[in-house]
Amino acid sequence: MAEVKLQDISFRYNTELVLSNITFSVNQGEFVVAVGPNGAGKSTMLKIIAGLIEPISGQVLIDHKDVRQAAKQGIIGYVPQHYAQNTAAFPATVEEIVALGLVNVQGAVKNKGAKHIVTHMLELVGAQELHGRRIGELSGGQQQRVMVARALAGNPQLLLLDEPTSGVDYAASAKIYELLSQLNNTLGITIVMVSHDIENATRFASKVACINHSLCFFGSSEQFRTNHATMQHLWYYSTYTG
Ligand SMILES: Nc1ncnc2c1ncn2[C@@H]1O[C@H](COP(=O)(O)OP(=O)(O)OP(=O)(O)O)[C@@H](O)[C@H]1O
Repeated sequence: MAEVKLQDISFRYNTELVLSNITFSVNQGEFVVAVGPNGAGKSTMLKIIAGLIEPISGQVLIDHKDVRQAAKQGIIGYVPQHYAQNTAAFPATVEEIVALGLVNVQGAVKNKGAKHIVTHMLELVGAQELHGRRIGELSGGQQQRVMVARALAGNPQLLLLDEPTSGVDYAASAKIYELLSQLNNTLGITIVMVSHDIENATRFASKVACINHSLCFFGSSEQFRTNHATMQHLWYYSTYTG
């Protein structure tokens, strides 16, 4: 659905240069995974694509429009890192959490048929039987499915996920990747996901962006997998002048 262009993006926190001249494009309906070592700037890059923070230079275009405009239109769904764990202490039910996805940036409920949409979103992620449960009672994998349902409730054209399988076991992780792949194939939602699970992620995503402050590789998952040794070299030893 949505096309994403990162043009020469750089970002710093105080004096630390975290991202340096990142340029790549994600075509409509593509599924891209961003990989790289801890602290490489992946989450920061995802926040910039979501329009939550602004780069010090460069720009992000979503369907040829500035990302801030796209964010206001509500076409971006963002699932932050550890979000489910952070909300686990709230005494909210799964339905209530998913309904939050219907609230737009102005704080208004986007759609009057809220209950019906919430049910449909839970069906889409295969979590309908969890609807009345407290979010904190669920397993990590179940919580992540609920967070994806919450993001989908806003009817996004672009879905951004920050390590959606962190803290989730291998079998449940594979199910989350399958779900994302299905959403990408059937609904055509463009997906950009940060992941450390290279094996699963490159199996389901069509392209890989390898980030170590700068972009060390951008290409097909197949190319990434067949050149893994070279990729590891790029990953750990790519030159970075921060
Ligand atoms: N809010 C912040 N204020 C200051 N520095 C920050 C902030 N958030 C992140 N950083 C720093 O920016 C760098 C990049 O962090 P980021 O979370 O983007 O990396 P990452 O690649 O997603 O890491 P990980 O794989 O460990 O989650 C790190 O050195 C981190 O300490």
